[in-house]
Amino acid sequence: MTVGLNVPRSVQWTGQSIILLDQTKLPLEVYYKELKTVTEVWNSIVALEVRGAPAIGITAAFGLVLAAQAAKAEEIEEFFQSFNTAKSYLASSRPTAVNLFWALNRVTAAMQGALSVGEAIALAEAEAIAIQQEDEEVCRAIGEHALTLFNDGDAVLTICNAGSIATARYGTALAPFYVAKEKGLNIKVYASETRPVLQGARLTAWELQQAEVDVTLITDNMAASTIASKSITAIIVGADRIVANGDTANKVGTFGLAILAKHFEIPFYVAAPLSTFDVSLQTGADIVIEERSAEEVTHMQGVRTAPEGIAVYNPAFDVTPHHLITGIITEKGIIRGDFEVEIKHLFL
Ligand SMILES: CSC[C@@H](O)[C@@H](O)C(=O)COP(=O)(O)O
Repeated sequence: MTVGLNVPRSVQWTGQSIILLDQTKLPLEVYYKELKTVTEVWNSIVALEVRGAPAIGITAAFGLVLAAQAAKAEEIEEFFQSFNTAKSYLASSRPTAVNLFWALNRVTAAMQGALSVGEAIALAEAEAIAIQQEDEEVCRAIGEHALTLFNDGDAVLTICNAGSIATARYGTALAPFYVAKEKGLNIKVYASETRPVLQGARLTAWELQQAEVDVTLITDNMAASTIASKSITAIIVGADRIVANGDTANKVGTFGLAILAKHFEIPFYVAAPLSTFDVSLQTGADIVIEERSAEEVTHMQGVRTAPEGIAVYNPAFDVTPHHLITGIITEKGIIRGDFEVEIKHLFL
């Protein structure tokens, strides 16, 4: 079943190119660009034209298909050499969201056993399409499960954009709000603006407004007073990588919200698909946190807001320790308690 969701798809595959909703231009402009080469795909991921863990994975998967289609090899060994170079290149675009590596590996695995270049390309394309289709179903399921945690009239805080445009459709942390809307429930969403590049203000506020979900924008430093004054009942966030013990990397600022949730004794939920889990890492200390350019902090929309030469620290993500997380919502349901054990069960 699909919701009449009035939010455009962020990634569309034409068969020879990707039509990408350029998220850097939102909310001022709904602009689509066509990506035809693996270099264009890499650039779009690095520039945050496409962002959000599942959407990055989907785009990279189609990027691999473009690379496969462009490979000028007739022999399968030679083809795989150039394919693997493109795969490593795409893998170097952003380090933290594990969905990128998961999607690249999934497409690669689907091509094993191909006897001809044509067959390999067809298998890659079918797998990339499947990754996107499955993500839509998975996000829908996350929304259904997450909604069981909320009641009509609740006020819920979120950060960054873990919404429809960060995935194939519906989003992860925002999915319950779309499902609630469909069921006629009113959940009030508070969106934290998410400095430095404002995914909350530009993207979450925009997409929830498009879908006529009740959304109020706050700046990041208003979170504590908003929880206190607006009777926030829960916090829900997305994830870029969840490791074996439940420690979770997500947009920088998430960790602070988890600490606030503990202070105010409200639940703190993480919503993410199984493709965001990385059980090869034991604790959050093992997660590589992307550091982005100083200019994201020293400038606003190209205008300098800090002195020349100032030292800047700009980690794009932080890690929330598992003991601050009330529950993790996946397509298979909600896990709580001993995350180490529960996460193992998810993958049985
Ligand atoms: C469903 S998206 C989940 C996460 O990727 C999201 O919360 C997030 O942190 C995105 O960061 P971004 O730097 O915008 O890619």
